Amino acid sequence: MAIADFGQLNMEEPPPFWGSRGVDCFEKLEQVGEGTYGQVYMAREIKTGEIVALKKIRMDNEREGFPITAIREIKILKKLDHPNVIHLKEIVTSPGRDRDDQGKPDNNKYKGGIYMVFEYMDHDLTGLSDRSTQGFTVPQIKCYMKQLLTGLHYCHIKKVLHRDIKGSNLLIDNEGNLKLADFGLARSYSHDHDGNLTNRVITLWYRPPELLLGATKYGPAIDMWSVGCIFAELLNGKPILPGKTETEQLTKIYELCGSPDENNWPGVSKMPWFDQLKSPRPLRRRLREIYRNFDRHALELLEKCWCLTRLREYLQRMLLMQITFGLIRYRVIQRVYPNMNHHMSSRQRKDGKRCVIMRKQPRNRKCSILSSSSNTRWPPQQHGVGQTHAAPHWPAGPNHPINNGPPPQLPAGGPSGHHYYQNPRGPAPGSNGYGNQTGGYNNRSRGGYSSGSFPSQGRGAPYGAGPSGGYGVRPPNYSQSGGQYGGSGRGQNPMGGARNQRYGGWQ
Ligand SMILES: Nc1ncnc2c1ncn2[C@@H]1O[C@H](COP(=O)(O)OP(=O)(O)OP(=O)(O)O)[C@@H](O)[C@H]1O
Repeated sequence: MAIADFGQLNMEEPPPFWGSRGVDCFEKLEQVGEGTYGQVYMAREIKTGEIVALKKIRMDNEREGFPITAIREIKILKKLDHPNVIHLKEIVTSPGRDRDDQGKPDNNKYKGGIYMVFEYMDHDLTGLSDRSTQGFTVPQIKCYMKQLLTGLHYCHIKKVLHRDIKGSNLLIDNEGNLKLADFGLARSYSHDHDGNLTNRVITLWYRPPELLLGATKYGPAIDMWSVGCIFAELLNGKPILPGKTETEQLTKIYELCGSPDENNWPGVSKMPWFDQLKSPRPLRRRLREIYRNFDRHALELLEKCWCLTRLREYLQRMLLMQITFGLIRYRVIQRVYPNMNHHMSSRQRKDGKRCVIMRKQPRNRKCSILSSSSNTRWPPQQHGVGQTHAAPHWPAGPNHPINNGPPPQLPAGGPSGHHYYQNPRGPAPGSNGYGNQTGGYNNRSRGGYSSGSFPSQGRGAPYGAGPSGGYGVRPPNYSQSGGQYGGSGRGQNPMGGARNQRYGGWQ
């Protein structure tokens, strides 16, 4: 593992307090995630009561010092400031051996710890998707896509490539705000694409063909491919390209998007691994055929995200405009109980005690508007919870079938339907745990989604179907995952992440 000296951490314009406070300023409430580089805890700042997320930087080998990957993540996060990008509040340290949320000594060999302190987000997109029994509504998908594109566009303007766009890295709060997180693989780039960058980035299912074919010069187009995968996954209800190996991943891409040749992708035959990995026979593009049930406008967007060449990066602004335009008349009401927030009802600590957490103040409701007649809000994702004031407006225009249906119905029981809150982060009935065999949290190396078949959940009509038409047909056999800790609503990390492969010297 590449390392850096401790001093490097705060070298570049650190806020005055960065690194000067101890982690004991916070009370750990529960572990909410575990990534390749360390655990993530929900915690409360003792002085203010504010709820935050503490991401512990894993230091497996104390002799190696502070991981360069963490330095990069911190440096990049410090230069980003946008409502759709997770906010790194500060860095805190612990001088001695840490204790976990159970008070047990941490088995980290390093005698001390360093934590990134983030604003706390209630969900991640994969976890929400797993938990939702009937998938997302069209307005919800648009709302998330718009925020994803906005945040990513900002990163690209700031010349940062995220390089790991996937559901578990898209965090969502109870007000429906989406923020890009996990910049551990991100890096700055220059527009001339002259860099000699690693191609072993982006979790396999979301990795674009040029990286799989060995490209080392690339730009924002790589993130746009992943955006297409997320979009299609939201529409489809399950991952679209779940390859188990890089070869299989490319095969799946060829089967969907056609095999590349000099006509549809000039220069492809000169890609480093083209000869070894080219399709044995020409395959035609079948996107519109395979997903013929998607709305044609959604398909047009997908065509753009999934164009084989790097041209897709130039479409980013246009996509953003289309989706933004499509949201003009879109509003969502979310309600929660006046005196109880998401956490209190959703998360039970392992010791059986419920966390008591301050209620968050409503803010920044770009896509969630508090009903004037009610001071209650719903979590964003359960089907039928988000309710449109106006019919969803896709670029198709008001006469398009998807725009004319009735608004989604509130769940039975209305705002007081407590059953919706029994375990919002947990698996829905019939969950198979999505291949979470080791019972851990997120762990890319475990695979996350099972790559086999998706056991039947006995669902009814696909979301988006019904009187309003809708786009996207959810296959009836979409499965759901359960999280650790009674269901965290956190997503699993699909296989293929670069970091668990520990490539030395990635760029
Ligand atoms: N600010 C946050 N608020 C709430 N939960 C968070 C926050 N940041 C991360 N998490 C949770 O922890 C999980 C892992 O976090 P993150 O992806 O940043 O760690 P990582 O070590 O980089 O993981 P990965 O292996 O995916 O790269 C996320 O999927 C999410 O569920």
